[in-house]
Amino acid sequence: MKTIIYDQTMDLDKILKRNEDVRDDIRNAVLEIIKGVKTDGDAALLYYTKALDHCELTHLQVTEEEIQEAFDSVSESLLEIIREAAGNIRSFHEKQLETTWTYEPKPGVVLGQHITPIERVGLYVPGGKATYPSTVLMDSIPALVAGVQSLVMVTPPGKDGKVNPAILAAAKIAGVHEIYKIGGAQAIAALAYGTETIKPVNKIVGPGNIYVATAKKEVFGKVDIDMIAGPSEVLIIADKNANPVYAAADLLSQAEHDEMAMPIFVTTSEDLAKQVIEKVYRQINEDLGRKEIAKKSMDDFGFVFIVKDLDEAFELSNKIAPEHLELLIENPMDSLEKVRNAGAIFMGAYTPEPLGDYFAGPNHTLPTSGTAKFSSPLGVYDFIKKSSILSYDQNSLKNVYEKIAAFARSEGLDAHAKAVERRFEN
Ligand SMILES: NC(=O)c1ccc[n+]([C@@H]2O[C@H](COP(=O)([O-])OP(=O)(O)OC[C@H]3O[C@@H](n4cnc5c(N)ncnc54)[C@H](O)[C@@H]3O)[C@@H](O)[C@H]2O)c1
Ligand SMILES: N[C@H](CO)Cc1c[nH]c[nH+]1
Ligand SMILES: [Zn+2]
Repeated sequence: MKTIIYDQTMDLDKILKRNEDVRDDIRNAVLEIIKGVKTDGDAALLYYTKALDHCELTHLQVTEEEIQEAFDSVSESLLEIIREAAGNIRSFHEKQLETTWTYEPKPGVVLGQHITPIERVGLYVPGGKATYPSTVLMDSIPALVAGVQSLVMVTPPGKDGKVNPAILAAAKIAGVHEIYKIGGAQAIAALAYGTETIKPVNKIVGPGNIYVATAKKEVFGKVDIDMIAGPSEVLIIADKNANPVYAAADLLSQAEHDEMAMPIFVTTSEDLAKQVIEKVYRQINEDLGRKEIAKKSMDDFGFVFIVKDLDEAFELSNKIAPEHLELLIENPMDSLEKVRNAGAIFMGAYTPEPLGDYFAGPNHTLPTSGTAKFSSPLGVYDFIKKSSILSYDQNSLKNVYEKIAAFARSEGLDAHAKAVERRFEN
């Protein structure tokens, strides 16, 4: 891990390599895949699944029999954990539910907001380096709470053409409506533009690697997207009393997602920083040995920043706007108002990041690469639309129609003026 003494003038985007837009080679590959799917539909999906996932598919849609077979193969103990996590996620997201409202600012006038779910939504569930049944729950439950009627899940198949059984079991428990065995940019293109087998959706949500995140950006406009939820990040702010074993373990928990994942440790104590680095490498060598992490050079694995005090730590964190922010400091709740940009905030030594990944209830699909400056966690609000409601009776309109006509004429829009005046002629 590279250790840096923080200085407020340093160019963080450059250090974190965030100032580079998506690499040209990745964007070009994604654009070619999208074009292929638009032109050749299912044939392109089969082609790219063979080329990129090394799998020759016989059919794209997961059948009811495949779902049942997968469900039956998952242990009862894991099914129970998935059900309990699903319950926690549902309870949290039900708090976000908004309903239609109206009010009467004056007698004869009703105004309000009509809430409706988006009709058909695509859920991306990653499946390249790891498998993510937890993401099935995080993507689908808020959509179901919002009332979405048609939930279409996509996830890459294994080389044997099968989807991981726990993913299918989680989809059955949650109540996903359709599942397709496709991943990467080709899955995003299929959801956006449709193919012979897959009907297009109105919105695509869910996390994924750089190919998935780039494809979502490219199809935005044809469909809506939730956010840029790319390679995982964790930033830990620790005071001198923090436990280095916990900090190292939590940094590694996010590093193992992807070579592009970003673990960052920020502390006031150089001594603690040394201990954390030593424990990170000891854990890599002794316990984990995960190839993605192990193949990185020592310098290439995340960052450690030394700051002069906690205020400077929060300033640095707000500039980075991490996906996950962990506060390994005394009385973390007292510092909440110092946090301005973060996807999710984990308070204290017994709130490790994986608690949020799997179980507590808040969503783990979160904005990355600095987009927490303007994006929020995936939530029920991502799956609804709002229509304004206006209702005036005759008297109420009579009281204001001349003002409206005058306003319309000031814009040179005579037909608008006439539309209100016609109602009071004679
Ligand atoms: N931000 C969040 O909320 C969040 C949540 C969970 C996971 N994640 C991230 O999701 C990602 C999951 O990544 P993953 O790779 O395991 O699964 P993935 O499903 O996102 O990506 C696998 C797909 O990538 C495509 N691909 C791989 N190499 C390619 C290439 N050279 N050219 C074109 N396409 C290629 C293939 O189509 C493959 O099916 C990780 O980065 C993880 O950190 C983020
Ligand atoms: N940490 C990931 C979000 O960046 C979510 C996840 C799912 N499973 C394990 N982790
Ligand atoms: Zn994780």
